[in-house]
Amino acid sequence: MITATNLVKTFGSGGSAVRALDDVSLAVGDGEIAGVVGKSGAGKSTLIRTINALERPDSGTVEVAGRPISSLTGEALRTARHDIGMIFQHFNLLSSRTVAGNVALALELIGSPRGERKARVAEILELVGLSDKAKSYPAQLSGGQKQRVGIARALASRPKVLLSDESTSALDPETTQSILDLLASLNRELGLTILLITHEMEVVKRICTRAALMEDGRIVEQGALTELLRTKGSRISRNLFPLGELPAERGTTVLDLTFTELASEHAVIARLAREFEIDVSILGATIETVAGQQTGRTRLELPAGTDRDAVIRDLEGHGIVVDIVRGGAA
Ligand SMILES: Nc1ncnc2c1ncn2[C@@H]1O[C@H](COP(=O)(O)OP(=O)(O)OP(=O)(O)O)[C@@H](O)[C@H]1O
Repeated sequence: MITATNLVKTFGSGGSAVRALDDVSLAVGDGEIAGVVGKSGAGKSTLIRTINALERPDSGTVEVAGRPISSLTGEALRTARHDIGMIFQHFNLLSSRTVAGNVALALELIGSPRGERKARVAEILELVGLSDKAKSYPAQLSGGQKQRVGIARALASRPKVLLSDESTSALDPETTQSILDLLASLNRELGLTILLITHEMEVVKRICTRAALMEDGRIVEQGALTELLRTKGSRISRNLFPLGELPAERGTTVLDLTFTELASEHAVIARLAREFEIDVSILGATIETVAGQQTGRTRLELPAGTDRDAVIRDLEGHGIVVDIVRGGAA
């Protein structure tokens, strides 16, 4: 549904040039919810703006819903944009218009016939749970309600793709959850493909099926979350399961274990202690539902002198993904 290929975008020139996109390729399938994560300045906004043709890449191409959006202009670009809705961190609503007025404006802009607008506004507001706020003004709404108006407006053209630029970053955790629930239900019920950029791993954990990590204009890791959880050394997996600070260096080995079969977790650790005759310390553990799958991550500390490689072989033999966090003596 979205295919970005070898995108390059540089701002400025000479010594002060910033390469915001440095050979970025990204694919989001029909009906997926994909998240792009990364620190401030990594290039996430530039990527999403390039996908929406708000920015032109220096080179590379973007295809959305089968249209080569990065090479379209004029009327063809305006029509192609109907397939793409976009929501923003600060909602970008018109304060002088009511909720219904904001949505109606979006319909006017895409040339929707006047006679059909009222019914369509009502239909969309119902979809986002705001029917009772049609006559309110943005200033009378909570942050979550404002974002619902933003979503309603984005849905006006019946897009196939929704792009979200930090749409929950200005909201408290509870409101964030309700907006993510709404996005998930639009994905299910309308088959809407969603690409969201965020600096919050929590958002990825809650609704994404796919994720990409950006750093300095490059995508350094991407894939389906279920696959990434099975990938040794995946930074996205590690960020999904924060396990806190490491203990002081004391010659021990620290391992992070990712379990997708939770029932086996305790048995595996107990057996390890028994068979290798070592005292295994559990430094941290967390269970999360990621991409609809319960997954656990446990941080173990093995005493100095343990045959680390044999332990890792044993764990991997039981289908557990093992990341070495600190080496210790091999
Ligand atoms: N219009 C512009 N002119 C000049 N430099 C820009 C422009 N837009 C982005 N940049 C630069 O490109 C780099 C990537 O910015 P971008 O906004 O895409 O990152 P981001 O990951 O979205 O970060 P943030 O979350 O802070 O917006 C940054 O160094 C930024 O300063």
